[in-house]
Amino acid sequence: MGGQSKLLPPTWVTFLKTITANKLKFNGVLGVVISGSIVVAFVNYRRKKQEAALIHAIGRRAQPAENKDNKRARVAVNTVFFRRLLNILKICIPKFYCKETFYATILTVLLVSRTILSVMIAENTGLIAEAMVSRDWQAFAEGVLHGLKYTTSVLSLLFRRRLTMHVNNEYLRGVNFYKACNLGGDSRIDSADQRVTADIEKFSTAISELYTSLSKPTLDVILFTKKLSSITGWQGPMLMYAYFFVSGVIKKFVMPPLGRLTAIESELEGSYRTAHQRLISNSEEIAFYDGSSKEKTILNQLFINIFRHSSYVYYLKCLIGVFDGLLMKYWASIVGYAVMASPMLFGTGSSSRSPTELTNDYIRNSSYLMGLATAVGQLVLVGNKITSLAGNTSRVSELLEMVKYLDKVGNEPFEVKEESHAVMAEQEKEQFEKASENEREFLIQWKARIDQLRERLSAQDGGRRNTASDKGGKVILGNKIEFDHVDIVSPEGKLLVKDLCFEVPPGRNVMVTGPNGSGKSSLFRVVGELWPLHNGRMIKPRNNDFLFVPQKPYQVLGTLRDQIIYPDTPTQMAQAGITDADLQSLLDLVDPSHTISNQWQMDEVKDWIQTFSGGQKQRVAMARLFYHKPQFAILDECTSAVSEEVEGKIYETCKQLGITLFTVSHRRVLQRYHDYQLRFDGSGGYEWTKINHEEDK
Ligand SMILES: Nc1ncnc2c1ncn2[C@@H]1O[C@H](COP(=O)(O)OP(=O)(O)OP(=O)(O)O)[C@@H](O)[C@H]1O
Repeated sequence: MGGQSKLLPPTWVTFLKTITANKLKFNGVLGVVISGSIVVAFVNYRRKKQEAALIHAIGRRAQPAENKDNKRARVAVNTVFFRRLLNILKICIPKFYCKETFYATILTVLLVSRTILSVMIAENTGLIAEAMVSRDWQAFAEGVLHGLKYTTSVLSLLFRRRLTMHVNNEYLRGVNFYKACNLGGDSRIDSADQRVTADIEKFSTAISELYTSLSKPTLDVILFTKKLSSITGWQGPMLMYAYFFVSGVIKKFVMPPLGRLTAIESELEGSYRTAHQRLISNSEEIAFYDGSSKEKTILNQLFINIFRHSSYVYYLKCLIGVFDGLLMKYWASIVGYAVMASPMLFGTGSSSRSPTELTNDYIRNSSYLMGLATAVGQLVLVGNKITSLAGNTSRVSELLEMVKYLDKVGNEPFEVKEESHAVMAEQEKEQFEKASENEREFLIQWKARIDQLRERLSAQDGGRRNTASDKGGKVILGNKIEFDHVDIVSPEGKLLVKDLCFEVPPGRNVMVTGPNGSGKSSLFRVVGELWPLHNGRMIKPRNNDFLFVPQKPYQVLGTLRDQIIYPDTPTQMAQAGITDADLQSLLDLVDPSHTISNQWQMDEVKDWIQTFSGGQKQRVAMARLFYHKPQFAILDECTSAVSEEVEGKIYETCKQLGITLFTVSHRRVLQRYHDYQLRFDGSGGYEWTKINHEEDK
């Protein structure tokens, strides 16, 4: 703008020179500071992005193996999103005459009233004569605001009700809930509970708030565009919009995918919730395994994933805020000068106006320009909300689409991809016979190694878990299990067994029998100190000298290795000098036909509860027992799903490893592996007998 312009009259040139010089002095400093911060922030952003990818990978290890990349690519504001949104909105507002349209109409009326009121208040503020009236209006406006909040919440609740009812209808139709969580291979739905509860709630809140936050800036944009174009002609606002469009395109390329990040956030929340759910439903098994420390590590890791991801998202949102501020305020004001000069540039301004008049015009025009920029800025923020909504929409839609898909194709036969590895019992018998010589040697070595390790560890810590309070009866640590005049009482006060007395030295196996609900498992809840000792005296080994193998074998979140060593961690395993080859040998003892190792590697992560068959779960539980090689083990109906050969092998191996067994079972055939029988009669009485193996034969 140096020198005399031929295009502009001299008064315009003086005016523009003054305002640009002043503005640029201030903006120059501000611009350097902000642009510098942006560079620093972006460098940091890239670093954090890599970190988040790593964290995300850790988070995904706890998930069932699935190919979510395609789904991920679809979490954006695109046609898929709008199609999905429309489908969900059809569920939220199923017909014209319904409660939802009624509340949406009230909301619209309130929103328009708010805009009209704010204009009226603005026009009257400053007029002293109208001050009282203005105060009344302000009170009224506050009332409208409360009404707006209330109506938005009700609308969100109504949407949530519609969606929840619809999803519950679809999800619980026939066996759809089973199909959605168990079938579908790689596209199987994870954390369905999180989707049905929290994600629907988030979606409903987001969509009803979006309506409120979209309407005001839209009305403002229309208003200010009209006012600006009446002064600058249509070219002014067009120039402004061209700028907003270009900056929008830049933003799309530069900014991270908020929708996808929102979906990941929900997914991580879902994993954390599911892990807590597992803890609740497997609490007894975990307590028997003394797995609290391992479970705590898993839960903490899952929570840390949420924490890191969320702080990363907050950080990005802050960065987006700075970027939006720059686009909408700093750079927009520079474009604004061009807009203000547009009457001259495009020949729509008057050249006969004085500098004072021009300054007045400038002040008025800047307020319109400011209004327009603010409104567009608010729309940009709404745009960010829409991007987040894309994440919520995808979570809800995936569940709906999956259920619908499975409902349609769920009865079609499964495609054969690989041959089954199942082995007939006779083949297994042969393999057992073949393997016996090497195994005997391995077992002798294994026993020696673990005994040595145990000695070292017990010298260090004296037991994994300390004995609980012995308020009622007396608990004494010893090298045997002995009950001396003990009553077994359930938490509800039912006397299950009265005055129990027996003694089991190491090396003598006991079979515990009795009718359902007679107190067989409860006996071991007392031994494991899950239930307090009611009275009498109990001598028992330290908690890390015995292991409980429950009816429902527990599978932890993690690798195949984690299943065998539970509740130990891979670090503890490595410190003990135990290798994957050792684990493989332990697994081979009960799975000589490799039904497990042929399918999965030690490092493989699966949802093992869903993946293993009943027998495979029991085999892994036995490998776990051999891994820990406790002094005493309680086998609670835990060999029902394996063949007689495997069962025989389990008892044989326990004998070789020196594990004394308590077996809870109704099957007489197992008597041959035991020395005593403890029989509960179901009405408080019991019988303690020595098993006569001659009679048995
Ligand atoms: N946590 C608990 N709270 C209250 N009562 C319980 C609890 N656990 C078990 N009981 C009750 O204690 C009684 C004995 O249960 P227990 O599990 O010891 O039976 P069981 O002999 O092992 O039966 P089954 O052969 O069916 O496994 C049952 O009546 C059961 O309802």
